[in-house]
Amino acid sequence: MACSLCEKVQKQLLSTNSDQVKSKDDDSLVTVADWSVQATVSWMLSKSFGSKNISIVAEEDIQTLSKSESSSLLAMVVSAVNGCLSEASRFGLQGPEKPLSPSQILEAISQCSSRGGLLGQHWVLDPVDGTLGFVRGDQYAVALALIDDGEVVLGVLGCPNYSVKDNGLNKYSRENRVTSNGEVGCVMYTRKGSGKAWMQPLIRFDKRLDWPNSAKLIRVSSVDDPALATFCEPVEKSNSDHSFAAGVASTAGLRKKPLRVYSMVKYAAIARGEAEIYMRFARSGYKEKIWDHAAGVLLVIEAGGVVTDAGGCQLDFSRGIYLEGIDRGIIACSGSKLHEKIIGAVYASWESSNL
Ligand SMILES: Nc1ncnc2c1ncn2[C@@H]1O[C@H](COP(=O)(O)OS(=O)(=O)O)[C@@H](OP(=O)(O)O)[C@H]1O
Ligand SMILES: [Mg+2]
Ligand SMILES: [Mg+2]
Ligand SMILES: [Mg+2]
Repeated sequence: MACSLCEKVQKQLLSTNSDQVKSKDDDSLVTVADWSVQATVSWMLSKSFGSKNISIVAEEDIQTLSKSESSSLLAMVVSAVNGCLSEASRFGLQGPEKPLSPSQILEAISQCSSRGGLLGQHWVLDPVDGTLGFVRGDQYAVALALIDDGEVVLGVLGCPNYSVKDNGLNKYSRENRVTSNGEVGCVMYTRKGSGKAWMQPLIRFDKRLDWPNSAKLIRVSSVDDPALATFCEPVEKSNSDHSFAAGVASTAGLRKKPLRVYSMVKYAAIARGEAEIYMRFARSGYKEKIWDHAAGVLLVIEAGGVVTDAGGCQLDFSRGIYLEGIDRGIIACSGSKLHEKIIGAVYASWESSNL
């Protein structure tokens, strides 16, 4: 449902260039889709488990949206959320009896202000990850995970512009949009300890897809020769040090040029076996947020891969909204051989870059 909401908003955004996008205090972007997905998922989780029983950690808040000058923005969110919830029955779910009011929608968004932590269960939601990619008509993801006593136990990643067909990323280009091409994006999901991860096509009512019979098992790539491996990194230099990653790549013997992709679709690509390595080196002082990683990390691990910080330690999702204590960066690989090589190359490159 959330993916279908995003597709509608992305289409509108690209055709009208409208005022559905705002800048946040840190200059990053937020759109009608980010708030609307957060409200919709929050409402559905509360409906399913009872609002008193759930803790949701999510990226967005209602600061901008509840200002009096934001009334037209709020109206767009209200319309997107109610439009989406009115289709719930088509997804086998139950929506509200009557459309939600603006205050109910603001409440649903602000229900997601939990800060997670070591004890109990916490849902972790990034309503639109890769908002920049979303606004540019490119890759983005809707990411939901469940943390139980500090461990990620469920991960779901909706990737509307990542085709279910083989080589799904290569099929995508701005000029040849997946959606307009009749190709269908994917939803990937997994459960901790299952050793399995699944991918299904997004539901299209005109295509009558039969879920779960249309779901396929996914698995990481078996390529372990660095010369044949593909590595992914964020598109924006401000989100990851491209030149440091290039040094690590060359030291590790990687030959291909980096695949720059917005959002957690990078983790999805490793889990699906369409790339072997994801490196992310945020500038020092930036603290990674749990919602940018939880679902993607579990997908890679259960599909057979390895994810650690650049010092080789597991990521710790039990310390609140941030991934505390990350050593230099995050490395996700399809297997331990490549992972060891990359970690070794990080040490070598770090030493030489700090001489
Ligand atoms: N300075 C800095 N350093 C590192 N990471 C940052 C930084 N600023 C933001 N973010 C977070 O990065 C999320 C987007 O990551 P991407 O991998 O999609 O980056 S990129 O757009 O491809 O460059 C993005 O997620 P969304 O806000 O959901 O898009 C942010 O949470
Ligand atoms: Mg954001
Ligand atoms: Mg994000
Ligand atoms: Mg986001």
